Amino acid sequence: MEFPKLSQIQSPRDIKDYSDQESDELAQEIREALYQVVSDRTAHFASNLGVVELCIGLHQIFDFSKDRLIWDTGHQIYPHKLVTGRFNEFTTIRHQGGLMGYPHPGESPYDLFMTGHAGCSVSTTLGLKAADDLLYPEDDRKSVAVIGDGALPSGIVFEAMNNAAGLNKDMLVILNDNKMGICPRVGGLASYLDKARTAPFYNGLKKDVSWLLNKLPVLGEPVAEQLMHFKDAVKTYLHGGMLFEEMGFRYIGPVDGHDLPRLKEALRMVKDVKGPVLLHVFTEKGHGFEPACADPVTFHSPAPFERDENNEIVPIKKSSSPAYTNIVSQTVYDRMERDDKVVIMTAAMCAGNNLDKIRDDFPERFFDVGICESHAVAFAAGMAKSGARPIVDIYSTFLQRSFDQIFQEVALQNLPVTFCMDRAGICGPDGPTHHGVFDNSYMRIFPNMVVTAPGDASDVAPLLDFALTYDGPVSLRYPKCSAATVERQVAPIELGKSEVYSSGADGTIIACGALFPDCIEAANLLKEKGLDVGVINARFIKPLDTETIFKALDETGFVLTVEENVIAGGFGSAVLEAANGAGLRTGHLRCLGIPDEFVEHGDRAELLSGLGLDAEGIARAAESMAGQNSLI
Ligand SMILES: Cc1ncc(C[n+]2csc(CCOP(=O)(O)OP(=O)(O)O)c2C)c(N)n1
Ligand SMILES: CC(=O)[C@@H](O)[C@H](O)COP(=O)(O)O
Ligand SMILES: [Mg+2]
Repeated sequence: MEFPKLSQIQSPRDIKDYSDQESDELAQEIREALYQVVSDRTAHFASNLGVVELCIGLHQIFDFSKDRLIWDTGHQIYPHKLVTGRFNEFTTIRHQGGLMGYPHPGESPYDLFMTGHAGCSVSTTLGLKAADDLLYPEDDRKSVAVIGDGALPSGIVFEAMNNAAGLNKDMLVILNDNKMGICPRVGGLASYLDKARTAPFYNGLKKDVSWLLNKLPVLGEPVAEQLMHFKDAVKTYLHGGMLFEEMGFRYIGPVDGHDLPRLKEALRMVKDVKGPVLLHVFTEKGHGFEPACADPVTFHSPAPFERDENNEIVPIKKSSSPAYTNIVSQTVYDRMERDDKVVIMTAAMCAGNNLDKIRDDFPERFFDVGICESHAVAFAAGMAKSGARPIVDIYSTFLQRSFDQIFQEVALQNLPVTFCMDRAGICGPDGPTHHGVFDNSYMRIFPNMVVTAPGDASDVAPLLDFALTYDGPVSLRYPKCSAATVERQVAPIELGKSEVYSSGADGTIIACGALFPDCIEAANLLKEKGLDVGVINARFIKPLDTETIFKALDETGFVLTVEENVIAGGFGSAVLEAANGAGLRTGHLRCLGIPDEFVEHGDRAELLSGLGLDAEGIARAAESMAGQNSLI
């Protein structure tokens, strides 16, 4: 398809004066560009299809070269990238060196924050507005946050709304309500928003009660019946936006987010309003592409797909080797079958954590708390206190939200909560907001916490069993990749014990986590070069197997620790601290991990290779140490 409009757009100024028809044509081109991108890579799709008109309308009514716009989370940023002059690079999106799949200030001044975690848009927009009012009072800069109904329940959103109302700042929050997070939205707010679907349009600017007054009983009709009607009418009337109005926001809506002329009318109406305003917009996740509307969960971020001759979708086959996520969810399923005390929490990532079967078969012991990671952890702590065995199944990067609850509600109380930290390590095309490369560091600092990392597929079930019977908190980390199985006589899991896979006089590689098979391969490569290097599968980051590690330090030429975590505070750091504390020499100890920088987006294997965290890189690091060591 040709892109006569998109190919000409240098900046949103170019679309300002579009007629309705031109805007429709632009919307069609944007959707076509989205289809093309998802036909050859996994990318966010349904959410982007749903905000096409909203994005066009916003850029036509506001001037974001000075006004401020934050798209919450940022996964629905694609149309915005297209209308802010990035069409020519669009096919590079989510590829290493290409456009990021999230906002990126380095790409465009129209992207203000690099984001990927949900819920912060209202806070940052309020901050922008507060500083703009202070520093540029003449400019009258507008501030707009677009937040999804899935992100809305995050506690921080309410913290920000509370603050915005207190400051009475002129800011616009657009609630992009498509009835979905990645999975169907859950909880009390979800029910509240469901009710708003049937409410009539309400304009909080007018505080217009005439609609209500029209419903008052008229003479001649039975009063009781009329009062019933009146009560229903009041109820419906109140459902629209009472919650937001009570919080100090003016509420306007709902507005059909795909009816661009109406949407623009609403945006014009709210643009110059004083004080905080919430515009409630209904959109359809996947709009314009029927299969995505029918199955928005799959099409949130689908694997690449094409159409066959019958126009049916043909997904590209996934790897046949089971992913860590699937092994974990299957193991959890088995343990839930055996033990009624085992319960599991997800923070709106049922699909990503592959928990659908658990949700369906154990509905009473499955808890989707929404995008509320801090709450998930404190909630799990409460359940643990009452005798349950909670598993908190959250991506490593999103668990960062719960740092304080891990500290206070779990570690300080020494409660038996199991943390399954999925997507730990380099996650790939989502990039720096999603790489889970800090958890070795942030988990091991807390007293009572046991921190583990399976070295391969066969470590997963025994480590989970260990966690579910241990009298205190335990974490497991595993990456977003298929899980290799290392052929060996698997050593049983023992608290604080590593597994010696092989020994070598020239040096020892200590693998922390799923790079264990790569470390073995590295040792094989080194063998070809005449170096005799052993491999240890650490399994425990805390407590450390100091006996085995110190032996390696004492008896072999060098020790190289390997982990998919930042070097700062990670496993290698723990080994260094322990060795130093024991008064051992450490000149022949090196830590391989992620340097002190944010890792870009790209293919996981390529990123790991670039970081020297593949077999060749590990072998290179080891070889250089063997060389250095001969000089010691
Ligand atoms: C803190 C955090 N937890 C979880 C996620 C994973 N996540 C990304 S998008 C999304 C759903 C967001 O729903 P909504 O805000 O309604 O956006 P929609 O996709 O429906 O437009 C989730 C759970 C995240 N990005 N950040
Ligand atoms: C926006 C977001 O956070 C998710 O959609 C993320 O892209 C999912 O990644 P996974 O594919 O690893 O579940
Ligand atoms: Mg949504």
